[in-house]
Amino acid sequence: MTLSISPDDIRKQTISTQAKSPVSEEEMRQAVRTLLLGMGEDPDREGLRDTPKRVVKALKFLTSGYHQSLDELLNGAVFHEDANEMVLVRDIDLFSSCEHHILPILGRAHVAYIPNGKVIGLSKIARICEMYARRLQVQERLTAQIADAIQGLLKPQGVAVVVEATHMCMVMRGVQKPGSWTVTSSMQGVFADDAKTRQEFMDLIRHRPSFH
Ligand SMILES: Nc1nc2c(ncn2[C@@H]2O[C@H](COP(=O)(O)OP(=O)(O)OP(=O)(O)O)[C@@H](O)[C@H]2O)c(=O)[nH]1
Ligand SMILES: [Zn+2]
Repeated sequence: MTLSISPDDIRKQTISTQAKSPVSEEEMRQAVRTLLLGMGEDPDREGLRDTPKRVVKALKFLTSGYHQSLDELLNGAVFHEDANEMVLVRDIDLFSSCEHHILPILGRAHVAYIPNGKVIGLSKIARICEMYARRLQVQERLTAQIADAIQGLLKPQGVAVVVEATHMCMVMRGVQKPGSWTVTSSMQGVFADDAKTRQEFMDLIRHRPSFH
């Protein structure tokens, strides 16, 4: 899958999700109180008295990626550089929330690209992953958004993203399959077109570093 998406497109996409919430903090707290009542709990008992406030704060943090933009997050850390070998940041911890159940998706991302005149600050790759993870997600979209962002910002020769994650909605409830993992990938440019480059990436994400 090769997508050509401009930084402007990505910015628009980001800005469109930044609309101010039409619901007040107080209304959100009341909704959590209602959920507690629905669970048969007493929201006024000591241990739960501040829970609506805490839950709203936690949910706002876990979805704070809606209020971030790539521009702000990058802080200008895109540099002109003649490098043309693969850059891989692997084992980036991910904590996201599934959009069907608002339960955690826990995993890690491996992100590689082959530059084409520009490189990006390494930490910014992890920050891009975090921005998209801190939204309500399905793993496939999260994976594609990370790849599209790098593609749009750097116009590299190629981008590869693999996300490996476990979904608490499949572990703690529903089908209850602890130990199950979902692997998703988005391969663009040379990683989609050239099996050898893709294989090199797959080998590197499996390689055991000597400092581990
Ligand atoms: N493709 C995809 N599916 C997901 C993801 N996260 C959760 N799901 C699935 O979304 C589906 C929702 O199915 P529904 O039948 O509407 O919901 P449900 O009754 O809660 O389903 P069960 O989890 O099977 O109990 C489930 O199969 C989940 O496993 C994700 O990131 N990607
Ligand atoms: Zn779910």
